[in-house]
Amino acid sequence: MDAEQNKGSTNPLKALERFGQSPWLDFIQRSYTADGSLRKLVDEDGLKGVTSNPAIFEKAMGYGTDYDAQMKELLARETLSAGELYEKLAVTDIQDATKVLHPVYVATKGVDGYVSLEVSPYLAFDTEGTIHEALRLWKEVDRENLMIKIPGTREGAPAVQAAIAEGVNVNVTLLFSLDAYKAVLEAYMAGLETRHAKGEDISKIASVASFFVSRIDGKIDGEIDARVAAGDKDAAALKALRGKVAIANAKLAYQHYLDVMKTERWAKLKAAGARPQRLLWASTGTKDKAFSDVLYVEELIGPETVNTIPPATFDAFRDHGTPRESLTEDVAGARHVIDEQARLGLDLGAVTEKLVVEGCAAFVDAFDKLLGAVAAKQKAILGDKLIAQEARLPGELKAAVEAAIEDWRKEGKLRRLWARDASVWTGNGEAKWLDWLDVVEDRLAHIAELENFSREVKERGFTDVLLLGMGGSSLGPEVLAETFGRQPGFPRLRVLDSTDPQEIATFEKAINLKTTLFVVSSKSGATLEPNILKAHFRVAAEKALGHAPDGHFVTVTDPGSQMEEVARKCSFWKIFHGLGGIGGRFSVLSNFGMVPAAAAGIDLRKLLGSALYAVKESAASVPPAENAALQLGVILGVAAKTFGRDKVTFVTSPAIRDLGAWLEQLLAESTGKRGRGLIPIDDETLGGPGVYGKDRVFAYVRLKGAEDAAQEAAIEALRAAGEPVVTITLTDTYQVAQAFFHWEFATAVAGSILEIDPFDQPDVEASKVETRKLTAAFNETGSLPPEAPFAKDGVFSFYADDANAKAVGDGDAVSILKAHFHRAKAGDYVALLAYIERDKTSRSWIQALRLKLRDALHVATAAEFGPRFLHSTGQAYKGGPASGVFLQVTADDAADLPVPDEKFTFGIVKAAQARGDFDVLSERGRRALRVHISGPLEAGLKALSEAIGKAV
Ligand SMILES: O=C(CO)[C@@H](O)[C@H](O)[C@H](O)[C@H](O)COP(=O)(O)O
Ligand SMILES: O=C[C@H](O)COP(=O)(O)O
Repeated sequence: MDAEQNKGSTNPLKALERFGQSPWLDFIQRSYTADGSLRKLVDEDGLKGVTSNPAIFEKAMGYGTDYDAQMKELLARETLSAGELYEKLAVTDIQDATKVLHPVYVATKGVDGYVSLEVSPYLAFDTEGTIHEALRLWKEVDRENLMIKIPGTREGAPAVQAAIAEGVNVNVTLLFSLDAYKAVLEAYMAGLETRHAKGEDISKIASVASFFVSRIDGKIDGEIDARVAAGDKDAAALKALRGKVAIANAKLAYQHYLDVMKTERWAKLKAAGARPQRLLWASTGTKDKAFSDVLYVEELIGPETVNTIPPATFDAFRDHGTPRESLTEDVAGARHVIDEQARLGLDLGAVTEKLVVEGCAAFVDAFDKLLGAVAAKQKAILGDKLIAQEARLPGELKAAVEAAIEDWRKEGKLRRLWARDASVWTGNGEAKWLDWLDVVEDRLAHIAELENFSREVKERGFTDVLLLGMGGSSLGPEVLAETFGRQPGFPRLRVLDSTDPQEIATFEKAINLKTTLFVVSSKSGATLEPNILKAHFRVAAEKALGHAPDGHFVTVTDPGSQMEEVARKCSFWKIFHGLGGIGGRFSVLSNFGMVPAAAAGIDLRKLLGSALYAVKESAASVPPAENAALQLGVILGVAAKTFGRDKVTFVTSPAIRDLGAWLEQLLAESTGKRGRGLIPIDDETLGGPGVYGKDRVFAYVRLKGAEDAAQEAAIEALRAAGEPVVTITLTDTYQVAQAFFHWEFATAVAGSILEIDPFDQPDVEASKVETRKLTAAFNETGSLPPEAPFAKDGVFSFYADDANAKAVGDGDAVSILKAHFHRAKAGDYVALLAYIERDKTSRSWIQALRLKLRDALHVATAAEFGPRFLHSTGQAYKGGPASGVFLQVTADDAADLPVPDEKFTFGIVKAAQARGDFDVLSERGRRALRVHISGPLEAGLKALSEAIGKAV
């Protein structure tokens, strides 16, 4: 419809066209577009455009069921984050609206007919981010009558220029001050000039500058009212300005527009086909009931302008608006108003500065709310495809956790974490250790290589896969081996992470050396254990096969490591690479976990597919209040830091029991440093609430349908007693992969709260150094440096540094053990560190003993086997809170095993590891005692249990 036709129209909205103003609608809603309401406004009211913003989408998507069908359809096809899902919904809405407005675009030859979509409000102060997002959205929506909204902040202006130069239609939003508007008009022209200079067409580019109106009066009038109420001497002059400043400000902006349009610079651009960047009046709903409900429409009508009108104001103007060319009326009066506000100290400059900041923050809040609503709906739709988390926390802890979650939201810390900003932690080297954040997508993208390997392993008929590695290289694969068991047609996966000669012999007996595939796993490639285990099994396999076992070995190691070199020299079958930017304990979803999983025939697509849900659930776009992994990290961090609840007690359903061993490493090695951290307590059979102190958080990871009744009942009792309990429910075993990522993310968050670097392990390195010194000494002298017990009693010899020896006295075994364990006070923990074969018998021995200690001393207990724990909880024992009381148990080896090409044996290595570990514990001033058992192990362990029983 053109202006001629509108002459004489009785619809005030339609009449705006006669004055050169285009009415746009400041509203979008799927049902409104779908049911023809939007089209009706175009047809009957002369509507010429649509604007959206985060607050508008929040209202549209945050409530009701308009979007449910598309959400379901999208989520059935793809795994998406809340942000990705929102964007797909928004893009559909915008595309649908552009279709309705397209006839206007055609009829007005591209002057009108636009629909605006705003870039993420999180980017309001990020020029590069905004440019990237503007270009991405422009492509994604792919409609000629689209406008991308960019905030007119200081950082936004250069992004406007860049987007215009790239040929994007831009709606510059959040403009309040004349200066900001001037900068934006300048950016628009500069962008056009750049494009023109490149020889590209500028005649199709459209832009509007959204100048916010009513919010200015809201602030200024509020200040006026306060001053008048306080009896200001200028009350009359102040009152005269009520409801005037915003319009005056807008009128002056328009004058600037007219001035620029007269310049030679603009004339040149115009000659090249450029369209003017029209002023668009936004925030034009009347908030103050004292004013006309169409005030900010009636007073701002003028040629080459737009007013984006909220629905209620749109209806009101249709009903009783009186259009006239008001914008150019009494410009002198407008100048006077602006001068007056300055004279009276209302400080429009400061007000507009504040409004920009508040406007950005309000859009962030709205976007958080919107994404929260999308995330909640998404959770409901995906149901048990996702692991579920429920936290029952005592009041004070709950309040502190909620406050910390709000702090994460307000400070945008989650986005900073995903942006790999090391200042989320200590600002050290954390940024380079975050590749685990996208390793799931990376492995999915390269899944063919892993699947081929899986197929080949099957075809070659291996019966066993033996993984040789420690800590980060072994504990994840061990969870997979124990959780999934043997897959039909595939070899059985076993994981060996010990230097105990007996344990090595047991593994060797269990496998068929001729048909075993060995996976030597070491990120650094330099760790002693996998190197000597590899040496041992190469000799053993060669003997069994009668030829070099080349095709029977593969390695997973970081590119360029010493292990890679060895693997090449020894013609290993395959070399798989880890990623330099992932530390061992965060590596299970990289090749360190996926290669053994592939060899064992575990369905990798299902495994990684499940993990991907956790990645998307923890994404930067999922606001903290809906971000379960973040919440878990906050709970653990706050409970430890503020409430002394630093013993994270894992309870796992029997079928996923081994997850606890992996979790121990993740939490302890990541957080146990600088005298702080989380002390994981794994596999400590639950007792009644009375056996626990006030230092625990219980993390119950249960497998639905395979719950252990006793665990369920005990957890229920703990909940009822007000203990903090976080329950994480998995609905199938493949969700362990989801749990892996979930806990990795939570650990990184907990590390931030504890203000440590979760990605280093200084004290693990320290005991590696001590061990190396001892094995080197052995190589030189043929024996380990001499050591003397400070006390002996029967089969027991006791060792300690001077301070510890003094503290426990030199009486008999019972008195020494009594004195040692009774050093544990409320809030401490006791750890048994046994350097013996880890088998069924020793595991039940240590389990019974720890429970005895827990119940007698009312402290948390850890039951660990060396050297395995050295690469795991060992970090926290040495570097974490000084609350541990340690009993190291060593014993004579019934038989030893040589290490090929070395003077030392496996028994010597194990002894050196125990001593290295003990030396570092002592150096750190920990309460540590070592008992060495001579003679037959079984009898010695029994005697030790009895002595401890008497002692406590
Ligand atoms: O910026 C544009 C259009 O370009 C608008 O969508 C703009 O965001 C809205 O008019 C305002 O946010 C509404 O402001 P208010 O009525 O809440 O003060
Ligand atoms: O947790 C990591 C262990 O210390 C083993 O390290 P690695 O994978 O470099 O051999």
